[in-house]
Amino acid sequence: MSVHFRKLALIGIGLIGSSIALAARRQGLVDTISIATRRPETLEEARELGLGDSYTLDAAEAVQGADLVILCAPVGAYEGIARAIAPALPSGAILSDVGSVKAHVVKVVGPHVPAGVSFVPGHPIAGTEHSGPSAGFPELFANRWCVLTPVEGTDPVQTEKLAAFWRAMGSKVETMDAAHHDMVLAITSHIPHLIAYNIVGTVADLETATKSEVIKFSASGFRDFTRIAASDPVMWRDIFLTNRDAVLEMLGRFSEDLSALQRHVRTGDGAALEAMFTRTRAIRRSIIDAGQETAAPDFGRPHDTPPEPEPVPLVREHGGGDDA
Ligand SMILES: NC(=O)C1=CN([C@@H]2O[C@H](COP(=O)(O)OP(=O)(O)OC[C@H]3O[C@@H](n4cnc5c(N)ncnc54)[C@H](O)[C@@H]3O)[C@@H](O)[C@H]2O)C=CC1
Ligand SMILES: O=C(O)C(=O)Cc1ccc(O)cc1
Repeated sequence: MSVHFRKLALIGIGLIGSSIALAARRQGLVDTISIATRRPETLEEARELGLGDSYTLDAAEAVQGADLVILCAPVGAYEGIARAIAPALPSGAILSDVGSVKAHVVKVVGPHVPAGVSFVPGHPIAGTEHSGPSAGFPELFANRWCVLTPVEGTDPVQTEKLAAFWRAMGSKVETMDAAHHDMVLAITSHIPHLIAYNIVGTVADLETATKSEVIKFSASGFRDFTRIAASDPVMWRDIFLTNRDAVLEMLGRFSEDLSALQRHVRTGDGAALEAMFTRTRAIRRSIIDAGQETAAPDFGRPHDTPPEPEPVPLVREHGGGDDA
């Protein structure tokens, strides 16, 4: 299905918003792009980068006449944005977002969506630890999943139109319900980030002499954690505040497994350790076999950023998937 929008409005123009602007433009998916952001400095940066056609600090102004509106701010800002843009959303438009959590978004944005507007929340599972308008690049979504979580009653034609938009930017699209998304992402993305923040925080708290030794001799395992722990603090604060239940549920399981590992180490149970490490190696292999990850990092990307570890392919339980 070919897809085209007259006016795309991006509310928030950091890594994800700017990548959408660049990819949508490159693929000829939109006639014009309007950009709204909260801070004048960010708006100026977006203008200098030529990411859009019009720029404003007023989100309601940006959405006027738009047939596709995508919220690209940290999820904690969504409710205020939704309230502000609601009266200006044109009938027939699709309202979507890119937030890393979905049930919260449905809860805080849903009530503000006017009749005649199709609300189709989304989440491109693609990113880096970099943020801001200059961090974006048009290939960000290529061969990455984008999950859509349409609410009950959403016009399937509008959901398909948005899916076609993401596929045209290179994504594979899957639909599921918001609660399921949050549970899957809690373990594949949110807890890995929490672990990275924790281990790097532990090093940060070491006394100075030990800390400089850790930094000097850091092996790739720790270096990978520091990359993830360099991710945007506000964005990740909001993710943990808004996906609390799923994160705590998965963290409970994680803690049980960690305690078992701790016991194997303490009791010197080599067989149990080896059995566990053999099982985890198989997961890595299945990710590579599924084409979710390259065996060798692709350092041709901006910022010399290795591709992020992708979750195990999302197991479909709900809705009708349509990955291209
Ligand atoms: N960074 C990543 O790797 C990924 C992020 N996401 C999601 O995408 C969203 C945006 O993340 P990034 O682009 O990485 O963040 P970013 O920090 O690079 O950009 C966020 C933008 O939102 C703007 N903003 C903040 N509050 C605002 C408000 N009240 N009104 C208008 N604009 C506002 C900021 O000024 C900035 O331009 C988040 O919800 C995040 O969960 C999704 C997938 C990957
Ligand atoms: O940089 C990384 O390793 C990531 O994991 C990027 C990322 C961050 C948040 C998301 O919701 C999806 C992808």
